[in-house]
Amino acid sequence: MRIAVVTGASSGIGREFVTRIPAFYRQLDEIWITARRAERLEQVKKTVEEKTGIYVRIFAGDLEKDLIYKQILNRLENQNPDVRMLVNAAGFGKIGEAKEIAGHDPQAQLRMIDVNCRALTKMTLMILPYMKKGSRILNISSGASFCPQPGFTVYAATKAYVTSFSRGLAEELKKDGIIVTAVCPGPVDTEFFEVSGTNNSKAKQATMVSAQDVVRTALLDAKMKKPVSVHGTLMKGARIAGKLMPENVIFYAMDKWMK
Ligand SMILES: NC(=O)C1=CN([C@@H]2O[C@H](COP(=O)(O)OP(=O)(O)OC[C@H]3O[C@@H](n4cnc5c(N)ncnc54)[C@H](OP(=O)(O)O)[C@@H]3O)[C@@H](O)[C@H]2O)C=CC1
Ligand SMILES: CC(=O)[C@H](N)C(=O)O
Repeated sequence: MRIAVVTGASSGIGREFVTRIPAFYRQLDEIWITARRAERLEQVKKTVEEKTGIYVRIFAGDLEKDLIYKQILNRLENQNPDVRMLVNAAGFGKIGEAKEIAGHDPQAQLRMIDVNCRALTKMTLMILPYMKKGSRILNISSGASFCPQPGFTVYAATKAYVTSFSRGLAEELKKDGIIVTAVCPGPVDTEFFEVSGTNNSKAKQATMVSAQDVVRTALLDAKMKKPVSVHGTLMKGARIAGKLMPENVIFYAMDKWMK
């Protein structure tokens, strides 16, 4: 049985992957989707099944808790599927200075590390034994992984982890023919900025792109076995700038970017 697994499938980038994966892998038997909001997952299932005929299996649960991994692992052990694609899209951010955020919600940034880094790593390591030559892992990182971002410090640090983890893993898995792509978008028009807790900056609003465009680019890049997928000229420039610019110039630019 050939399957794809998508986390963060109840909205935004993850949901967009679920709708596009059937055209990418035409011989899939099932897509397994996970997120906390079960009713949202039901809607995604209904839409995708009606459109493609592929069975969508729901695993509703919180990636900060152990139960959801046990449920998915049970299914993996029982069905021994060939996982053609894993998309780790679940994640969230909180905008503001680290001390300020901790002052009104001491757990928020620790939870961010749990979901953005720990859950992504745990899911990847759990699913890897079920992947074969030609399987793909897409980890949704961010343009925020290109350099430190004061005012978004812990979030940017979690994404630096995701990009570094994905690039290292991509090298390790080359010998097995498994392709890993770190997807690094700039601001995307999703519910992310409702959860992030602050009005989005003018610069981000002006450069916002759609989840459809990001996912289309990511799937093409994964097809071409690119280790990093960056959508749009602005973010491609940001990636190069993050490597070449002196730190004081980067921090000046980040200050403008966050306001
Ligand atoms: N929007 C943007 O500008 C950008 C976003 N990204 C990254 O893209 C990814 C997707 O974000 P995006 O689609 O924009 O935002 P959304 O808020 O639309 O989606 C986030 C998804 O993560 C899931 N999620 C969050 N916390 C948990 C949890 N504890 N357990 C299980 N699922 C969880 C949510 O599901 P539910 O609430 O139902 O559990 C939801 O499906 C994130 O990793 C984000 O960092 C990267 C660059 C830019
Ligand atoms: C939320 C993101 O990851 C985005 N790249 C941003 O910097 O706003």
